Amino acid sequence: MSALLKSRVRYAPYLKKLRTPEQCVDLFKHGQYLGWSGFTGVGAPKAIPTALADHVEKNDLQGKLQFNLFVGASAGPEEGRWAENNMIIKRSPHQVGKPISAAINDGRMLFFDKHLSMFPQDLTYGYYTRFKENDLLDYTIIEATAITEDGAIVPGPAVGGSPEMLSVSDKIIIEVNTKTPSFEGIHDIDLPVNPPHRPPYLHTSVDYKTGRTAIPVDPERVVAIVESHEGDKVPANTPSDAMSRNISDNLIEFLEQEVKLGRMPYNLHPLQSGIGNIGNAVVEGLAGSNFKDLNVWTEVLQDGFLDFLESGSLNYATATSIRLTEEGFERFYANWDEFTSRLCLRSQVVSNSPEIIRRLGVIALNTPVEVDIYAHANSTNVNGSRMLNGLGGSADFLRNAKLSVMHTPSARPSKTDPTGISCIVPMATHVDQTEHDLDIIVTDIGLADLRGLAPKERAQEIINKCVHPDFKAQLQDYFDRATFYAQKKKCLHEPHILRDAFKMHINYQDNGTMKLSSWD
Ligand SMILES: CC(=O)SCCNC(=O)CCNC(=O)[C@H](O)C(C)(C)COP(=O)(O)OP(=O)(O)OC[C@H]1O[C@@H](n2cnc3c(N)ncnc32)[C@H](O)[C@@H]1OP(=O)(O)O
Repeated sequence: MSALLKSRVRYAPYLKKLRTPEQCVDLFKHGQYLGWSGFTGVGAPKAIPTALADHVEKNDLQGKLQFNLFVGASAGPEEGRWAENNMIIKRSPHQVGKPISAAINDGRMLFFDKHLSMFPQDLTYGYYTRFKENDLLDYTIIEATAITEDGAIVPGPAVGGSPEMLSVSDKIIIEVNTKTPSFEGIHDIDLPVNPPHRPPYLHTSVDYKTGRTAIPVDPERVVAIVESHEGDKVPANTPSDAMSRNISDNLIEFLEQEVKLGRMPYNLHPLQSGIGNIGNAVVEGLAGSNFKDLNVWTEVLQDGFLDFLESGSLNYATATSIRLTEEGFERFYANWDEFTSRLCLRSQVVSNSPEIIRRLGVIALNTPVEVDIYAHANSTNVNGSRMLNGLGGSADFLRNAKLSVMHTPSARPSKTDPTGISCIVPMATHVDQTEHDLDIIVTDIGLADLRGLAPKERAQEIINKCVHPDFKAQLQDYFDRATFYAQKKKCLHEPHILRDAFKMHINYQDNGTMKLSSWD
């Protein structure tokens, strides 16, 4: 037992349950329901998932030792290895990584998606374990960076759905990560209370804290603790480019205007920013803007937020996960006191709570796959059926924010055409965010302000302001033809020609570009 482990585990009875990851392998049986800590690639267990993957590979158990897996949101590369080895029967919710989406899309893994604010509570309602004899998760494997004197768990860089998973878990295994410093003091933990007697959340500012810094568990249910020596491995973000900087500039100009018009205070409202390269670039842009005293109420903090905190323009940030690259974590640890004095990690039911998002008047900023001319957005399924990462918290925020913004490139490259995919389309092939949820669409071309506009006005605003020049005439033509057709049919509220609505997508599938020779 390492001295470091002994100092991190302050509840002595757990030390008697110390095992190697390999000694835990026999606990796992085909078909079990497992919870993992973690959110967006950080704070997930590593040692036991690796030992199980080794066991499956060594003994050719691919497809024979499989689990139903629940993770706050995506875990690290270990989860990808499980997907490659066919170790997952069914998975929920948000996931990230090519091996996982490949397993979903080639039918080796079932996947269901749920708003991240709702997923943990639905688990506690027994909705996801209703097919079992008892309605508990068989095991939750949780990464801790310390254990308190009463056996409570101090998570690492993510809280996610861990409080709820632990509350409905038959048995618990704790991976104490001694590679990562202890994150004690950075968390604020709300415990699950189910309806009909759930009290309101009392958060009226981003820095509100209930004061609980660890997740209590029943020590009797902890069957093993394991020492883990692996840090989190988050891939580097693509550096911002002219396109993402244009998006960011368009958005900042608009926000400055909102302040001038008195619809926002000088320091805006708390910001939410979704994962991905564009989100990161927008945050970098805000860090370099003239805005001061900003606050952040979001679910994931990426590297861009470190610049933001250092720039002095960000007062306080709260999330459920700090998804930093290895370099980002080094920077974070080197400036620990400075960063953690203005940072708090909460459970995902709180970071994504519709009640709090509305109360604080959050500004939500997320990237879609595509948006249609009437402002329905697809966040998940390319061509209506190829799953990317999942819904995540996008709709938690976009439905409830004071200002709901989707930022997207106007066009993306296809394999054969540098602007072959228009991110503005006639009709979204899958709808995650509805026309009733979105206020602003912003691209590298410009910004469409949709507030108070009727569908036909919205379509014209989006075509005028957001569409890539290569697609502008084509989309205008679609809208004009649909309007002419709908006039005759007396269905002019949201004009469409159904036989043409997906013609751009079909052309992309067949010919590698959404550019049409004609609509006929
Ligand atoms: C944890 C959280 O929930 S944070 C809160 C926000 N969460 C969300 O919004 C969840 C849903 N959103 C997402 O997953 C992302 O924002 C995305 C995937 C929609 C966009 O993120 P980006 O970083 O811009 O995506 P990226 O450029 O990597 O594209 C992903 C893939 O989708 C493809 N793609 C993206 N848009 C389109 C499109 N309109 N048509 C066809 N393909 C597309 C890309 O070509 C790429 O394909 P590949 O997997 O073959 O390489």
